[in-house]
Amino acid sequence: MIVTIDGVAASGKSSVSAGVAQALGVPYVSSGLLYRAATLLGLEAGTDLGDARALLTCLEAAPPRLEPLASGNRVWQGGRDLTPDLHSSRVDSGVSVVAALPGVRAWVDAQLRALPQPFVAEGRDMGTAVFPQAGAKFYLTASPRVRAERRASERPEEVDAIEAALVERDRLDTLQSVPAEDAQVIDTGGLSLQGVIDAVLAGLPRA
Ligand SMILES: Nc1ncnc2c1ncn2[C@@H]1O[C@H](COP(=O)(O)OP(=O)(O)O)[C@@H](O)[C@H]1O
Ligand SMILES: Nc1ccn([C@H]2C[C@H](O)[C@@H](COP(=O)(O)OP(=O)(O)O)O2)c(=O)n1
Repeated sequence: MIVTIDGVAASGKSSVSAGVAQALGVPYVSSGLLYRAATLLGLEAGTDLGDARALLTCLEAAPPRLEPLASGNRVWQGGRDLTPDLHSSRVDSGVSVVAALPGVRAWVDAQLRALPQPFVAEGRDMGTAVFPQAGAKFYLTASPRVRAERRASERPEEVDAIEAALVERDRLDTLQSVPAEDAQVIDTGGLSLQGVIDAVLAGLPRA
């Protein structure tokens, strides 16, 4: 079975997916890392991030590969581990432009659909565009302030600047961030990480 966990930026998708996947004994798949890898490679090549053809040429010349380990996802390009460079503020601020390109979305979707199932998949459109047949779908939300406070522990910037950047990214990502009609929506604001994991596990269909 595929379980999808979509939601807005810093709503807890990857931490919750890791916990749910661990409880189920399956891997989780962080789709956003492939958009981040495409952005990083575009930045390093000096291409215009809105130029789909140039980005796809980069991606096809030396394709990044997502490794969905249960302990944490990694992205490789040949022998280079791109993962440590994927969460910089530079990548954060360019990624929405790259994710808006239909050609890049088709490239990412093909990578995801080729992965061996079962797994927990997290992102924006896992339950809508990529895996509409998923056995259970969730959508995580929280206020911008709560999300910025959580992210502040992982980024060098001030919480106000992080909040402003999150709100802007939410705006740019709106199109692909619509919850599936059959998704269970969880406001994570008042919950601990374990509380959200437990809510997802309680919402799974009984075997
Ligand atoms: N419900 C929660 N309560 C407190 N902290 C949380 C909660 N969910 C996630 N976090 C923390 O918030 C940060 C962002 O979570 P993350 O899983 O990276 O979100 P996303 O994948 O949606 O960007 C992490 O440091 C994570 O541990
Ligand atoms: N399925 C997905 C996953 C991510 N994206 C885009 C939108 C996001 O701004 C970036 C980065 O996603 P990621 O999940 O890593 O970002 P956050 O951790 O939520 O801040 O990629 C997308 O368009 N579709």
